[in-house]
Amino acid sequence: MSNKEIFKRISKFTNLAENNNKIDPVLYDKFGVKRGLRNKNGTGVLAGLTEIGNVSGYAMEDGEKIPAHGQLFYRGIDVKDIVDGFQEDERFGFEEICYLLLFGSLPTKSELEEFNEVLGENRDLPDGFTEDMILKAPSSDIMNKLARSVLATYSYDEEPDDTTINNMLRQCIQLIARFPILVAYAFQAKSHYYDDKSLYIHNTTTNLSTAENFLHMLRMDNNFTKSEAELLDLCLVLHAEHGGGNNSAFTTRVVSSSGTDTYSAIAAAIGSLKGPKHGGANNKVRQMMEDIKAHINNWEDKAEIESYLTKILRKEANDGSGLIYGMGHAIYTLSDPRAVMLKKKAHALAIEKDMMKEFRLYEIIEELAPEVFAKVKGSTKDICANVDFYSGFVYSMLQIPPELYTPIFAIARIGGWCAHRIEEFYGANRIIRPAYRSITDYRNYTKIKERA
Ligand SMILES: CC(=O)SCCNC(=O)CCNC(=O)[C@H](O)C(C)(C)COP(=O)(O)OP(=O)(O)OC[C@H]1O[C@@H](n2cnc3c(N)ncnc32)[C@H](O)[C@@H]1OP(=O)(O)O
Ligand SMILES: O=C([O-])CC(=O)C(=O)O
Repeated sequence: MSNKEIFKRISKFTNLAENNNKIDPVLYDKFGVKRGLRNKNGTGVLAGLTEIGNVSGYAMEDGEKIPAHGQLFYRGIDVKDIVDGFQEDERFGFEEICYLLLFGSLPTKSELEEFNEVLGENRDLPDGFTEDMILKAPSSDIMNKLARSVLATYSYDEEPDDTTINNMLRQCIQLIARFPILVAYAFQAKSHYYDDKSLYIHNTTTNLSTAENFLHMLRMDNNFTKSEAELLDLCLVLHAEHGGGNNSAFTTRVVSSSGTDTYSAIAAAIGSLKGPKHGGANNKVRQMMEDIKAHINNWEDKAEIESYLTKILRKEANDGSGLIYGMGHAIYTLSDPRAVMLKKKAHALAIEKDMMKEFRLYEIIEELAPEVFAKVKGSTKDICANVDFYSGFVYSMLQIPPELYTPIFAIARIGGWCAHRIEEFYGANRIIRPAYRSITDYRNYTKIKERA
């Protein structure tokens, strides 16, 4: 049966499902339910303690939220300082960040060298995995393929369910090391089987950084420049972690808290990150920008852009979601420090690649979106460009195809997820089980012959 035929067959059930799953928004207030686990002022409900990441986007004064410029800390250290540190030394930063997130402090030179060696040694996939799990079962969606590959790894692991720290750490290190390979191979399989392109399966390397290795595996001729690898490395560093409350880290923590295996928890986190309101927004920004470009005559005409953004917010344009992708954040108000850094990179690259007209359009949208949002939604909520707004623009200048934008986010965020899994498992050690209030009346069971 085709989907079209099934839709026709189940249309009655669709109506039932739609009409019987509505919760009146007024009831959330009535019962004091924190919808989306948010307090009335938009701040998150305190759900746990963490030492891994800290996101700061506002100050609180007398219970009032005071907007502020954003800051991000990994294990207490400002990400800006971390970036300055490794860039000044002309080193790659991502592996150092994984070390910091997992083990709590910055590595010494020799500790970092040893960790890099361990990552390099763990890049290989199990025997037959590429052929049986990736090439024989490609997917049009790389995030879907990545999640399936992570789950499939379970059956290649001799100790998949052993949750002792040593074994869990081994699994985490292997996942951090293997994510770029899984993504690169999934992409090559997709390009070949879905897009009719030639198939390139490059062997992995042990001595390159994560960013270099990924570009090596991705490019047909294995070639990349040092500055390209450094830029990708920066993107990985900026995407590696965002506190315990972001949707995919929280997913990792919720699933881990049941005591389940590493692969189940990480596959769930990948599913979360794929969502268009989370990591999937980077590709959505690209699609939105294509749509805006196709519908606007003059890319510098602010009035024309404003009117199109209004239509987007009113669900009359783009994908009908009503969202301006890449804008807004649960914590940041005036700025997301990662978006600020990525914008600088995007600007420099736009000059180099003669793409200033496009960059300017991004900039105008970034400038106008908060005003239009306030006007159309009648909201006092501060919204700013988030990490997903400029990242795709940067990736496009590295000739990275759009279907890899969110998977690259996953290649970075696996570092944070692993740290949160370990902290949840050994630090919190309680099954996460909040309450849901039932708002339905009790009813008697009716025998089938008596039902209308
Ligand atoms: C890596 C990351 O995950 S960064 C975020 C990536 N996501 C995006 O860029 C998608 C666009 N942005 C959004 O959807 C939101 O800003 C989020 C989900 C990121 C954060 O949302 P929150 O700050 O929690 O806002 P919340 O969900 O409370 O929304 C309040 C209202 O503002 C609206 N809103 C928030 N951001 C936007 C936006 N960018 N465009 C349109 N409306 C928005 C919501 O739809 C909601 O409207 P409603 O009351 O009519 O339903
Ligand atoms: O923190 C959040 O809600 C979203 C997130 O993961 C990020 O911005 O990197």
